[in-house]
Amino acid sequence: MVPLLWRVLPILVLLISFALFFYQHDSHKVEGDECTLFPYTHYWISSKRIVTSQGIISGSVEINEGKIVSIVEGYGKQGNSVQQVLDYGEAVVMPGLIDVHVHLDEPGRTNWEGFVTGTKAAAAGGVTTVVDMPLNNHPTTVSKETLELKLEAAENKIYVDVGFWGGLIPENALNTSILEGLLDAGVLGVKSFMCPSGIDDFPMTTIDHIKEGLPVLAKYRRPLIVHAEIQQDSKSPLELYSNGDPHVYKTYLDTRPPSWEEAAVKELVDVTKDTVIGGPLEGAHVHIVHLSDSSASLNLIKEAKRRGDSISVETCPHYLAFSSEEIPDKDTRYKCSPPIRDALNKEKLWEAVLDGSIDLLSSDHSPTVPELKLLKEGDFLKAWGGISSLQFDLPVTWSNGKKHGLTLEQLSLLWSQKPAAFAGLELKGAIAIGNHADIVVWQPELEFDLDDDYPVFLKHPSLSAYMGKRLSGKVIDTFVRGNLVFKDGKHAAAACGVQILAK
Ligand SMILES: NC(=O)N[C@H]1NC(=O)NC1=O
Ligand SMILES: [Zn+2]
Ligand SMILES: [Zn+2]
Repeated sequence: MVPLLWRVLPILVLLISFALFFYQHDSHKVEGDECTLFPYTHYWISSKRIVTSQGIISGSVEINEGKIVSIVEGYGKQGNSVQQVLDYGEAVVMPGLIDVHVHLDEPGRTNWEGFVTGTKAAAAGGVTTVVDMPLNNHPTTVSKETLELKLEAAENKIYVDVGFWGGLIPENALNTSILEGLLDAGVLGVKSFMCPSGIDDFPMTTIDHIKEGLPVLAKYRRPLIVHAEIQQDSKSPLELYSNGDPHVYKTYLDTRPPSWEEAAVKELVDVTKDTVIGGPLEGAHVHIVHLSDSSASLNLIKEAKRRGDSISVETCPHYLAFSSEEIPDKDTRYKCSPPIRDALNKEKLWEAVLDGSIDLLSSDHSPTVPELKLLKEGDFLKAWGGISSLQFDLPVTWSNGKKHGLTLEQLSLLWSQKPAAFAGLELKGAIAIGNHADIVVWQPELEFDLDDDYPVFLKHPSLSAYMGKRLSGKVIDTFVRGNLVFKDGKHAAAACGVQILAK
């Protein structure tokens, strides 16, 4: 007869191991945390393709309390003490995208977009930080008080991290204490328009206003970002082209020739020469948004960079994905400013993106309501100018970029590392030890149709020119500060993104 102890011992051992197993596993679990769909604070992400700041590796990233704490090469070698592993196999693990140019339109125009829909769409697209523009919200963000309204409006509504640009308009350029108040309140920099913005309470600035603002920005070491187009005729495009057929894209294209961009860039580089080290504007930086002209304007920027000016430039996926020749009549979804130009221009823009002459990419996500986009009328001259795209930054760039030889490292540089550095976002932009665990997991090879069944989280999916397209590069999961905020088409219950303010 086996003594009783020997008979119960295996059961006891089993029970104790179970208890230890669950104790260990529960030790990092955050009970009832609605910020994340994976409720652990200490875990590993494994994949055979991790895009780190040191190149692509096969291995694992250790995350604890929202930050990356170690990176181990060698797939499946996380070490013995590992409790939680999310194994993504062949899927690409990359820094989350940072979109430094989005118009979320809140407060005041939540019928156009809003923080909830905008940041849900961002999370679904692998974008882990956005920087919101100071217009088309109402009131526009041009003072400490209006920034406070925006911060209040964003509370508990953001699913990814959000930074804020302020606006440089004549009023605060000529009264720098308002500008200083805005900068003290935490905007990452200020944006100005050198042509009418389309928004009444965001008047345009001339180069003289810009010259007033730059010394203040130099003191704060924050960038001026500029919509660089100057109208070349005293008559408005609508007056000038009223005889053309407004349903044909070319009619609109002709209203905003590359010379508009060139004229603005010329004035800007004349000022940025003083931003060189030792120059009177040292510390100031000028960033040109959504460059469309790949010829004269780009050459002026390249020349300024060569002489050491503090200047940078972005372009947007729509200039790299579309060309004017293929825009159908009446399809105002493609209307934006500066306009989408011809196929040759697009190819030259790609060259500049790949050789680094264009520093970074951004969406210029600028939606409106279908009625103002005039989808039914198809009038290119009267429709709102703005492309709706935030959720598709990654697959659109990848689908078009891979045809031009874009690598995963370049993609990550253009969409994460460079934008983080430009906007002064600390601990972001790369999978590196100490950084926030802002991560997108995606399948570059997976193709999908952006059809009516596709889950689009933007307020007005029908406005996007990408609807109906077939794209490759599907986002699987998105992490923001270690929180799994989007997984398999679903968002975390609570909006736990962080507002990023400059100090
Ligand atoms: N106000 C605004 O968002 N304008 C944007 N739309 C666009 O197409 N270009 C812009 O600058
Ligand atoms: Zn603009
Ligand atoms: Zn914009």
